[in-house]
Amino acid sequence: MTDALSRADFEARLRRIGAERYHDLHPFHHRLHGGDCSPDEVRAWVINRYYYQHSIPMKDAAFMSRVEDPDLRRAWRSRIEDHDGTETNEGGIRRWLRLAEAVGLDRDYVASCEGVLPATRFAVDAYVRFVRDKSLLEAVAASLTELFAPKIHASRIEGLLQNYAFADDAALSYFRNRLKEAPKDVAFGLAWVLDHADTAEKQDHAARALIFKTDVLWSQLDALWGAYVDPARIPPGAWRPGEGLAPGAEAA
Ligand SMILES: O=C(O)c1cc(C(=O)O)c2c(n1)C(=O)C(=O)c1cc(C(=O)O)[nH]c1-2
Repeated sequence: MTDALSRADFEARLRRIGAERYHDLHPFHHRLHGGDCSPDEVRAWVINRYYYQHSIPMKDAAFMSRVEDPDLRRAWRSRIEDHDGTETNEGGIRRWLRLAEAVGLDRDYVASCEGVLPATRFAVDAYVRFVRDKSLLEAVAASLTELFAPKIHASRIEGLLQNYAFADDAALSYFRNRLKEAPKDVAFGLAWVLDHADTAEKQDHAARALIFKTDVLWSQLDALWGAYVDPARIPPGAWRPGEGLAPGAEAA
């Protein structure tokens, strides 16, 4: 039997997965942040990424429904509030819809999730199912892609502000808020995984869960690229440029 890695070495193994596989490396993000996306490519990204946003609280509720330890549930439940909002916090889902309006989309159209690419649905639904069906350790490990998210959020804010007329503080408030919210989640999640992955076998399971999650993120961008960039082959039923525009917004 192989020995478990030390905490530090196991954390380094997890971080290496991010360095090699996180979706900040995907060409769609380079195109988006570098100002090379057309207005319709940005709209397609906003529509599809909304499906991820709308599913994250369901994923976290699925997780919590399986947790017997009240302390773990207490630590986890702010994730749902961060997205769904509270009396004093607008919440990430409404902030994302503000971004949708800023890029000229009708918020009800985006919230309906009509027009989402089939591959986006498959990938995101697979994540929700993974969290429902796998061990709690694998579910928490899968959330650790968020270790790598602050960097991409910061470069997205900078890139969008620099390159797109729609971008301002209100439109991008989703990302600024995540910069404040995500660190507490990942600090907790990482410590929990390091504490609980105390055998080589559990470490392998956790690492594989993180790899699975990087695939969930990567395949959404592959789907966007194939449908709207090259070869620009939009699957039946998916959003077509000109659809779902906000009243008064112009087709690009
Ligand atoms: O913009 C991004 O690149 C990005 C990535 C991720 C991620 O790594 O899963 C999340 C988010 N954003 C995000 O905003 C968010 O709320 C979030 C929750 C989770 C999760 O798995 O529980 N990931 C992410």
